[in-house]
Amino acid sequence: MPASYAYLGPEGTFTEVALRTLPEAATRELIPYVSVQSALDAVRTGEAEAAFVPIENSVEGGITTTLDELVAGAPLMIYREVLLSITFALLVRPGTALSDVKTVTAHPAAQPQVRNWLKANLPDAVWESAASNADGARLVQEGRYDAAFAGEFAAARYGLVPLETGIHDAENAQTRFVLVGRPARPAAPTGADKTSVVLWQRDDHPGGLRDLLGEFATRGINLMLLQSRPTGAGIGNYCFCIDAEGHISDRRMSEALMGLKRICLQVRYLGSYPRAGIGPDEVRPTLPGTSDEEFVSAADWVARCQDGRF
Ligand SMILES: O=C(O)C(=O)Cc1ccccc1
Repeated sequence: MPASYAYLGPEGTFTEVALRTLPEAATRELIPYVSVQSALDAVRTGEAEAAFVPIENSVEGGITTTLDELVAGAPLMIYREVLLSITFALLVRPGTALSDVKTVTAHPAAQPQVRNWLKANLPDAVWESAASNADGARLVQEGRYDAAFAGEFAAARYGLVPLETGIHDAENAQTRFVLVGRPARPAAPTGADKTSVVLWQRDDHPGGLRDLLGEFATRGINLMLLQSRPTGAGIGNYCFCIDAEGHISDRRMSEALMGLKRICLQVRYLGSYPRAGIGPDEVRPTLPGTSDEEFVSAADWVARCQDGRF
């Protein structure tokens, strides 16, 4: 049996479409799971080699179930990311008219992407969340709801028809998906990489978050995601999920991580992996004084000072 990738199913999710864009998916068995949690658990137990799940969208930010799963439990690592442009279709059973639609369903992350359309076109429809957009389509097929927001491609799979296509409140809405595996050596740097970490502050003090962010800022590292998540230890207790530009093998990144390790209660490394949709030529140049060569020569200089050879 080939190694398998678990993904947020059932068949016909945007997640499946995004997963199939990865060349390595062609050589794996792709197995749908009912939730992000169950897909990631399959990786933790060794049932699957990796899991592919949504993690962020450009309309609402982080997909909190995924972030919370990565923050807690046995450590996992991100190895790849995929960006997918998303527009929704309103899928119904054949013969349903817009005026028949009293109940609609989709994944909770779809709601902020179709809210205005819903208000303008189906102001009285009752919304119920589904485990995924394709699962919503399946529930419409079963007669549980009148319509589902899902990819147009899911219609045929569930015997439905698109009543409307191209639904998107925000132009260029994109969702980011990640391939998550058990901890191992990260892939070699490509020149256009991203590093993900979770940070827990040691104590609550004025400027605490600024101190954490300063470890990146002073080394010229750009941040691409900052999302706080409750630790569960009471109101006001948060950890911070951060995506930073660069690879752990870059000197400025490894030094920033060392700085964070010294000042944080806990740092969880979630991996360094190639950025989707951008090549090494498009990455912003490093700021003066933050290249690998400059870190190495500064370290050499200190070593020479310690030796009295400067
Ligand atoms: O992959 C899907 O179809 C999902 O249900 C997750 C999702 C939700 C909203 C936008 C893109 C993906």
